Parts: sequence; C-alpha cells; structure tokens
Amino acid sequence: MTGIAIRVDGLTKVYGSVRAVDDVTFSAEPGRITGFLGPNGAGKSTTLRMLLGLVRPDAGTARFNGRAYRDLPNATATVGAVVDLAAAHPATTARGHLRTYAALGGHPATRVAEVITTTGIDGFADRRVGGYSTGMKQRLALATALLGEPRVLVLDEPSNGLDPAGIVWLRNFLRDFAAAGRTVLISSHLLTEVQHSVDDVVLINNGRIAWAGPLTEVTAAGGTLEETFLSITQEGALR
Ligand SMILES: Nc1ncnc2c1ncn2[C@@H]1O[C@H](COP(=O)(O)OP(=O)(O)OP(=O)(O)O)[C@@H](O)[C@H]1O
Repeated sequence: MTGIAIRVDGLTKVYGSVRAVDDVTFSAEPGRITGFLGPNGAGKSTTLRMLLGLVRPDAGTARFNGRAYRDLPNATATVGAVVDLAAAHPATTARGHLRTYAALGGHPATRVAEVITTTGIDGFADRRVGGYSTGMKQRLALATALLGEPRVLVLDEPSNGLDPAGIVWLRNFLRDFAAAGRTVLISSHLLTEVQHSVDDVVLINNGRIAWAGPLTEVTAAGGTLEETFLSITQEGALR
C-alpha cells in the first residue's frame, strides 16, 4: 500500500484584521501520527478546513501526495476526516446515518456493521443521535470517517468528550492505523494528553508555526511538550 503524505505550504487565511493562519508550512508522513497542536484560537481548525477544501485559502496549498482534496478521485476512500460533530441529524440513529454516508460515498453497505464494531458503538448504534453525549458523537464521527477505509485520517480535537477509557482506546486505534503505513493528522489544544499519542509535533501559535519536529527531539531535551511550547512562545499559560 502506497503511503500518502500531507504537505501544507504557505497556507494563509485572513478574517478581517485577524491573520487566522499565517504562512503555515508543515508535513505529515505516512506511518506516523502527527499532532497539530496549539492553544484555542491558534488556527488549527482553519488550517484543517483548508486542507479539506472547506475553507478557501487566501494563499498557499494543501495537498495529499500532490493533489488537493477536491481533486482526489474518490476523496472519502482516501481521506477520512472529522472536523464537525454536528453532521448527523438528531432524529436519525448512528446506523441510519452510517448507511446514508456509505451510500453517498459509494462504499459497501457491509462497512456499516464493521465500523460500528471498530469504533465500539454497538451499544447505542440504534438510538437517536439527538440523545448522544459528545464522546458518543466523536465515535460516530470517526466511524463515518472510516467507512471508505481511508489511508489518511484528519481529526480535529478527536479526544474532546471522550472518557479516559475512550482516550486510551483512541490512542491505540490511531497507533494501529498508522502502523499499517497510513497517515494520521490530529489537532489538539491539550498538549499533555497528546504527548503519549503522537510521533511528530507541529506547534502553532497565533496562526504561525512555532516549532515542528519529532516528539523525540522534545523529550530528548528533557522537557514536556507543554514546557517546550511555553518556552518557545514565552506565554504565561495555555488558554
Ligand atoms: N469564519 C470565521 N470568521 C472570522 N474569524 C474566524 C473564523 N474562523 C476562525 N476565525 C478566527 O481565526 C482564529 C483561528 O481560529 P481556529 O478556529 O482556526 O483556531 P483553533 O486553533 O482551531 O482553536 P480551538 O482550539 O479553540 O478550536 C481565531 O481568532 C478565530 O476567531
């Protein structure tokens, strides 16, 4: 299986007087988990939305093995993404939602039961989504992203709302996913939590890349990710 690298180059987005994303350049490699990390409002979601073609950049490019998301022949079979938990209609069930998205993406209906099992949502797959907790919605969103057996996962704050067991489960799941030569890009504002989950780190602050490199470079220097971030940005505290 060929690996897919993500390359973001000079990506920029300006909202009025706010440079939400300012000349952002980084890569995420196959076989590795890349953490896209920074405080609230740093520009993580806007960057991921540009990568997925949901927001139009003012400058720069974001590509999967050289192709923009919109130019991928069968996008949902290549890239699985979770950037919005509100995608499922509250009156539908997880199973109904997954059946619809399997049909829309041209994926076999048999994938529905498979992703329900993979993401551990069997216990509530036939309940209405409107009653789900944030953690349950996270799992459903991940299940939806996995329908096309993608080779890349792009997840915005995937551990939001997950309980400790869910966080450990997600960590192991992503580890196995990457170990098969696939690419994982996850954003988070919780630096301490992802310290155990990522191979490579891209730190973003005020729309600009503050540091990027393997996690081992951070830990070799003896510090934690949070300490490194604070020493780079010289800020008092993470918001
Ligand atoms: N549609 C928009 N209109 C105006 N400003 C926006 C818009 N989207 C994002 N911004 C601004 O761009 C900046 C970056 O926001 P973004 O959501 O990308 O940050 P983030 O790192 O994902 O934060 P969080 O961790 O809180 O999700 C913020 O100042 C935000 O207010």
